Amino acid sequence: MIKLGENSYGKNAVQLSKIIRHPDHHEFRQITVNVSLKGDFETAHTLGDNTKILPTDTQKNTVYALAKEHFTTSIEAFALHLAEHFVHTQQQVATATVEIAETAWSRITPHAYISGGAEKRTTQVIYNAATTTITSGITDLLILKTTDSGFEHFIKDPYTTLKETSDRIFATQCEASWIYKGAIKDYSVLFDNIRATLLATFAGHNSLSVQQTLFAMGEAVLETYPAVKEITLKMPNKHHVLFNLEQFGMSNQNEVFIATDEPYGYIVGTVIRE
Ligand SMILES: O=c1[nH]c(=O)c2[nH]c(=O)[nH]c2[nH]1
Repeated sequence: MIKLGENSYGKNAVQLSKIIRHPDHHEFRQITVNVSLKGDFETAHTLGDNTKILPTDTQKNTVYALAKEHFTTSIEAFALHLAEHFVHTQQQVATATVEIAETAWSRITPHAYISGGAEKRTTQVIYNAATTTITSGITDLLILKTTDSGFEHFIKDPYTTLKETSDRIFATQCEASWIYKGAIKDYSVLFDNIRATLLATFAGHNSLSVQQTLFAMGEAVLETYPAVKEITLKMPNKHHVLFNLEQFGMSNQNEVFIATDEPYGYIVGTVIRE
């Protein structure tokens, strides 16, 4: 007997920009939205019966239509509103997942902005009748420190060539995501504070490894913010390798490096409360 397993459908990468017009300044917001629905879609797959299918094109239109009134504060609030809309208006939809990534724009004047780089603020809201799970985070947080980072006392086997170092560059394109528990008054204030804690901990940590710094960053967030249940950090090690200047009869006192994109170390960890 063959039957349909887990399935979902929705619209990905809906691009939406919004101007919120205040008398003396504008707020500009740019987001990418993914919608994914789970529910009673078996006959759509097995019989080609579309009578329970809300087209993904309609889902996309709904994102724009609801943005007018309901994308006024945080991406979390908007994602929650969208997810509730699909579950409450479509009987066959049991669970709606809405993911939003917001592009960073920094203000220049009341009406002009400069790119905040590749960094994005993210959220994922999973909503059904029983539970709401809100996970928020950051992607492409490019951070680097030029000291207070080493890597020593690791395993040496016949294939080891890496030299121990007590002073290296630590660079990463950090991705962080944390799960909230309970109701949150202001997601944006909390986001700004958690981001600041992550950055301050990265900068201030005397790092014996990426793993240790990852844990310290997660630990600092859990210690400071009771509303955070757990946090996952993904930290690719963007190596800057000391360049051999001896071949030119010159010394290199940790000054000249070659940045290598690939391969890269990839350190991932979740920090939880016991
Ligand atoms: O902080 C590090 N952790 C590792 O596991 C590792 N492995 C490696 O080659 N360099 C590093 N650095």
